[in-house]
Amino acid sequence: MIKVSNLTKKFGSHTSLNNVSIEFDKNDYVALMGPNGAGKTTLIRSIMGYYHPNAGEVTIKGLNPIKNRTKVLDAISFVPQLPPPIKLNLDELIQYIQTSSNVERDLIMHYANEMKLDIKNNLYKSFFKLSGGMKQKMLIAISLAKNSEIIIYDEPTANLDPKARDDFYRLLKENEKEKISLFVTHRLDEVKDIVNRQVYMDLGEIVSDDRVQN
Ligand SMILES: Nc1ncnc2c1ncn2[C@@H]1O[C@H](COP(=O)(O)OP(=O)(O)OP(=O)(O)O)[C@@H](O)[C@H]1O
Repeated sequence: MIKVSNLTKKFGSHTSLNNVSIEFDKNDYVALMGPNGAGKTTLIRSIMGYYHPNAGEVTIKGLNPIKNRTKVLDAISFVPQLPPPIKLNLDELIQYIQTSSNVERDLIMHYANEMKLDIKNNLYKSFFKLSGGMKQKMLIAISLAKNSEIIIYDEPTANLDPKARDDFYRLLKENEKEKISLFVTHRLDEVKDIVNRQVYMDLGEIVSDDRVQN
């Protein structure tokens, strides 16, 4: 469903992805690992069509994510490493997601509650004024409610306390059916029970790609 073929992405003279080829299919639950600067975020941003490659291509369900941005992003739930600076308050944000991505408000509220985000008392607070962990919880609630075929989490638990991490992984386990899940992570121990594939990158290349039992 996700096909990355001979992808090269450079920033100036720096090669962030060097001729990368990899495929992800339904029921692949992947830990994408590697040292800082290995190219993990560049790879997932390329999958979402944020970057024009220098060579090679990406297709998602046969579609080029740059040319078919809206359609491709519709199939993806993405939680970034750093929450975006959204000025909307939570109520407005939920309304926006409801209309733009056809996600049920009640379902977002449900997952926010499951993540122990006190959404009722923060409904009229700007997203960007929430704490780092609260932002992450809100983005996770939206991503779970969207229930996409592809979920991509770029270090989603970085700001979460241990209890919230447990809640997150419990909810993911409950939701894991017939999807592709990509977790960019430095903490294999956290995700090893929910992944069945471990991909390791270094210096812009895939250095190992192992199927594992979860
Ligand atoms: N927008 C950009 N402009 C210039 N250079 C970039 C850009 N994005 C990434 N890079 C460079 O590409 C390389 C790979 O970065 P990337 O963010 O993909 O690494 P990463 O594996 O996700 O690292 P980390 O674990 O630190 O998040 C780095 O050298 C980085 O400086």
